[in-house]
Amino acid sequence: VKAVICVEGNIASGKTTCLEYFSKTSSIEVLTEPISKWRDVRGHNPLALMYQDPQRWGITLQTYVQLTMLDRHLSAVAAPVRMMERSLFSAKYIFVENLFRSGKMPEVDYAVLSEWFDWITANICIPVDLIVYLQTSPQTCHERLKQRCREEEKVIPLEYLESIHQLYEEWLIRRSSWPVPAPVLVIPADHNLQRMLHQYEENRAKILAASL
Ligand SMILES: Nc1ncnc2c1ncn2[C@@H]1O[C@H](COP(=O)(O)OP(=O)(O)O)[C@@H](O)[C@H]1O
Ligand SMILES: Cc1cn([C@H]2C[C@H](O)[C@@H](COP(=O)(O)O)O2)c(=O)[nH]c1=O
Repeated sequence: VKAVICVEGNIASGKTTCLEYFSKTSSIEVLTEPISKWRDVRGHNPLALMYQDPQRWGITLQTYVQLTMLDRHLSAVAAPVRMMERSLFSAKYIFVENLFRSGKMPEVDYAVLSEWFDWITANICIPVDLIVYLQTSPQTCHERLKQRCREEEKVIPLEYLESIHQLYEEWLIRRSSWPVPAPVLVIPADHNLQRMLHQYEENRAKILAASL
């Protein structure tokens, strides 16, 4: 039986670092977010455009995120366990929702994206067996984001990370917003790298149990 594990968390919470750690396990294949595509689609950078003018370009980025995440979910699984960064679900429930709720996405754009999302999830099977939620404080992410220094993200204020955090907590902890497609394993992720790697090791059995 093959298992799909989605690693979820705020921007710069440590998802890529977590995936990198587990990529050394032979039974696990890792799929990172297709962010290079979001930064370059036929010479255009919809991620940068969205941060510059979310009202205008939010729908452009989120349409492309939805397509590329769907493509990730549907690509052939080779190893017994697939670990992927985020999911079609968080793109919609966290990022589209954030744009809409903060008044940065027109209602018609939100409606069109929601129709697409509802059609996809009603007609295409998107299996997820476990969600690993890297739970951080927005302040930790802000520090890590500044340290990582991705050009497009220099404009992100702490308040943006606070909104994303609230949406994740509503979805995966309070379970008050949207359906949760799989059991959730919460890993506190404010700790230093060494302690995080130790925690990943401690949780290895629980993570791999998703494939049993
Ligand atoms: N536990 C940690 N403590 C301090 N810095 C970290 C830790 N984990 C990751 N980082 C650093 O924080 C930044 C964001 O981490 P990354 O794994 O890229 O997050 P994400 O994929 O969730 O955006 C990177 O510069 C990374 O090296
Ligand atoms: C899924 C998704 C992501 N984004 C943005 C948010 C960040 O700037 C990057 C992803 O970076 P991370 O370090 O992997 O968290 O993409 C977005 O705007 N919309 C989305 O749906």
